[in-house]
Amino acid sequence: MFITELSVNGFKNLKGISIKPHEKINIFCGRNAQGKTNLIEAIWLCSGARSFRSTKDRRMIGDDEQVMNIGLRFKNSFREQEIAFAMAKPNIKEKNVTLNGVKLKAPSKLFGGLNCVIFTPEDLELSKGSPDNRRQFIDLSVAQIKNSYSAVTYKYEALIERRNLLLKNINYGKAGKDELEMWDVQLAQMGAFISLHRYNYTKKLSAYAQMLYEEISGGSEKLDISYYSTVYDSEMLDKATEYTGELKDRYFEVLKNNISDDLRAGFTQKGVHRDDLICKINGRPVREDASQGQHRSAALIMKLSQAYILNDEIDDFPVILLDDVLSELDPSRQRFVISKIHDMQVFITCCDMNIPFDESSHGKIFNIEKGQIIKRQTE
Ligand SMILES: Nc1ncnc2c1ncn2[C@@H]1O[C@H](COP(=O)(O)OP(=O)(O)OP(=O)(O)O)[C@@H](O)[C@H]1O
Repeated sequence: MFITELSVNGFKNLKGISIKPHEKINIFCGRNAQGKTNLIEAIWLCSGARSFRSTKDRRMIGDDEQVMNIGLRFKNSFREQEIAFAMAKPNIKEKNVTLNGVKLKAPSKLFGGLNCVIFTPEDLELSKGSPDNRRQFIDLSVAQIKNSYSAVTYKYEALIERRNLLLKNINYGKAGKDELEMWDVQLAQMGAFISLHRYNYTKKLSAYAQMLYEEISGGSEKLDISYYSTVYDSEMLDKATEYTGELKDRYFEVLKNNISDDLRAGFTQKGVHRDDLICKINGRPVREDASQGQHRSAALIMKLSQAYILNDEIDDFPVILLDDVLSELDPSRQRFVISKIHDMQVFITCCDMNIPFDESSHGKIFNIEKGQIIKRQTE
């Protein structure tokens, strides 16, 4: 799929942006703090995901603006579609989102329409940093291919917060242990659903990651990615075909058996909110043992695999957003990434033009200064 038109006004420092991106390579070029990443973020919001920069709602609208509007048209193999995303002060919690003119309940309802895969410098820490980042990565990846998934994860997060609050109230003598069961029944259903989808996704991820890592390492190293569950052993997940029944019962049992420990700790210690993706290179755990270069390769490959899996599932490549990431990579990794995304529409931010895209390929360069496009030049 690819974006055919993009307009942004009043989003952070962006003003009067109206562009027709190229089907393949698009470069947002400019000095620091001019609005390049803001433009990438505006595209990203149209994919239905939360801001990758955790921007607060009150910071979305420009300081001197009363409203912000993002308009985007994109084409997939079937048709062209139109997204509009608007917010106005002072009701910043109210997001006016439409798809093909139809109002949606929430921005997350855009999921599964415009699919994007983003690479940021923080993503290069994916295999190294906190499990939270890997859980976010896998949840977003599954949500892109499974319609109902993001709603279940949001609900699970909210329920875990309530369960943790209840654990504290039980400790203070303000509630009884028997009240936990009502939450645990629901958590077990959702937790089993999330576990099974994450596990199955990880199998696909690992298959691509192995193939790509072999290539980036010149055949000398093997990357394995597996799903670590705090509730199930992998055998149980491997043979499960549905999340109801045995999986759900086991989840409930684990929550129940752990209540005393949870009360001592003051929070729920087992469940999908504590699971992780385990990466190993040649059998050694990446998180503890890998070099900086191995971390970067592993992270890039996880993201590239996400794009390939999307193509397998929906028969369409996603739009690739490369924010400030190429300058962080050495030339061989730069070339590797570029060579793997040449079939996809790509948006790249950079401060200078020293990026290794094929000069002969067609693309567009958009120069950004103080939140505006100052010149457009076609390559
Ligand atoms: N709510 C807002 N209103 C107005 N301006 C804002 C708002 N939020 C952020 N900005 C401005 O946006 C600019 C940052 O834009 P952005 O992060 O897109 O920069 P960039 O061009 O990607 O820079 P770099 O190359 O350093 O990453 C800053 O000047 C910041 O002050």
